Amino acid sequence: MFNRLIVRALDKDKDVEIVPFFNGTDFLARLSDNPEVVTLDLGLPDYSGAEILRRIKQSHPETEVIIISGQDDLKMAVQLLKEGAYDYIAKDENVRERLVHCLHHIRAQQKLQQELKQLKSEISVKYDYLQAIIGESESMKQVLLLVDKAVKMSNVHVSITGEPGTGKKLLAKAIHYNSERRDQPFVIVNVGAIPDELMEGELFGFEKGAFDGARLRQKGKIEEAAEGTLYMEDVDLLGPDLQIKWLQFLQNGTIRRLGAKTEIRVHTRVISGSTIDLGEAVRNKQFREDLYFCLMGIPLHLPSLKERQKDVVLLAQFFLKHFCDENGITPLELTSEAMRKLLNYPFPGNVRELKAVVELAAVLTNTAMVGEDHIVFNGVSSTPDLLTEELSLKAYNEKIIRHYLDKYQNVMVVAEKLDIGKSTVYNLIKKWSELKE
Ligand SMILES: Nc1ncnc2c1ncn2[C@@H]1O[C@H](COP(=O)(O)OP(=O)(O)OP(=O)(O)O)[C@@H](O)[C@H]1O
Repeated sequence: MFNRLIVRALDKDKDVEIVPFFNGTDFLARLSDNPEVVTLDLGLPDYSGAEILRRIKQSHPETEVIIISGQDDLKMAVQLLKEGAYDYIAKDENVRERLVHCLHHIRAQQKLQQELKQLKSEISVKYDYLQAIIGESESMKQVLLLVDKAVKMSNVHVSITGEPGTGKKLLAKAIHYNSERRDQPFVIVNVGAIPDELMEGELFGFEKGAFDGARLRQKGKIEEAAEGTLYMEDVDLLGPDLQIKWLQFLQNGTIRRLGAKTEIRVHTRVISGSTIDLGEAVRNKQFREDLYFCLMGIPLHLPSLKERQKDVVLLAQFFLKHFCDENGITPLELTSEAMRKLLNYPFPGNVRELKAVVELAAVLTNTAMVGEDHIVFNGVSSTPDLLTEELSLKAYNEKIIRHYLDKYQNVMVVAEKLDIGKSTVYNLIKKWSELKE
């Protein structure tokens, strides 16, 4: 009779296949079919419901079991819930409604769990540091060696310095998602983005009534990241009072929420990021020396992109491929002129700027090639593009003459425009052709 009720309750749902059983023996013989949900009537002829529940949970812990009982027995319900039942429903006039509600709930939960699993596996691929962090220059190889250590020693703090856009956040994520802490939260706090007066509550949390407006107790970011990793962006901007509190937390591994009487032990790993050399900040008395040593842990320094020329083309190709994959565009290639143009630019905005330039180029081109005309620098640097290359005067002379020659294709015109002797132009052309040979 109850089986009929379930069938009626769910038969409109095309995604559900219902297999009814009338005794425990038949059901157990088919348990290997791996049911998502079992509705279990306690009044079976051959087995006790508790025994069936135990067997299901033993071999199929992910299968949810809803107990249906003729009596509303609270003690029994508590016991079965303790043993892993999802819910206990008494057969009263609301049984159908409760059952449908319960099944919907389980399905929603299972869907979320699946999505979470999927996301976790996508994240671990995305931040697999051997694939996600591009760099073959010597300096990046050194950084990657230390990243490897930071991944393995998941209780040691890490500090990362580097100009804006050099990849500090990417490194922090890669370290977290490859470490043993990967299943715990990765929490980011941008110190510069939070006003000083709110920062303490943000980091350490607060109790209800700790200050005007603290209407509810709230966990701080350190506690949110307990067992996981907290990435402190722009740590050098921590105010002096908070530097003291931060030091206490790092030294003792405990925090006290604002307005709380007791301390809480946390096992948060801290990765600090800073765009300035913290040692310099210590020398300038802006940063506490004791805190500096506590934070340092494994120190990583990301060189500016200008200092790792070897990686420019590699990174550009990586971003181009990524952009094409993400947007369903057929793969694009960089011409050698485009590569040369990229190599001649100093990228004051570092890798972030290179990524933006390459993505714009992918949008601008109408063919399968990205040429030099598609490479457009929109940097905000106040230095003109030409000067940011920091060439010698001689090299600048040659570059300008080459540009005029390309433009006018006539030595006389070039000499006249630049107000130089035509022999200078001829000599240069001769030198270039000799160099080519
Ligand atoms: N070595 C690298 N390989 C691949 N992508 C990189 C690399 N370095 C940086 N990126 C990419 O460049 C962009 C900027 O990196 P990220 O945000 O990590 O820099 P940051 O140093 O934290 O910057 P800021 O100090 O401004 O916050 C991101 O899209 C990141 O994925």
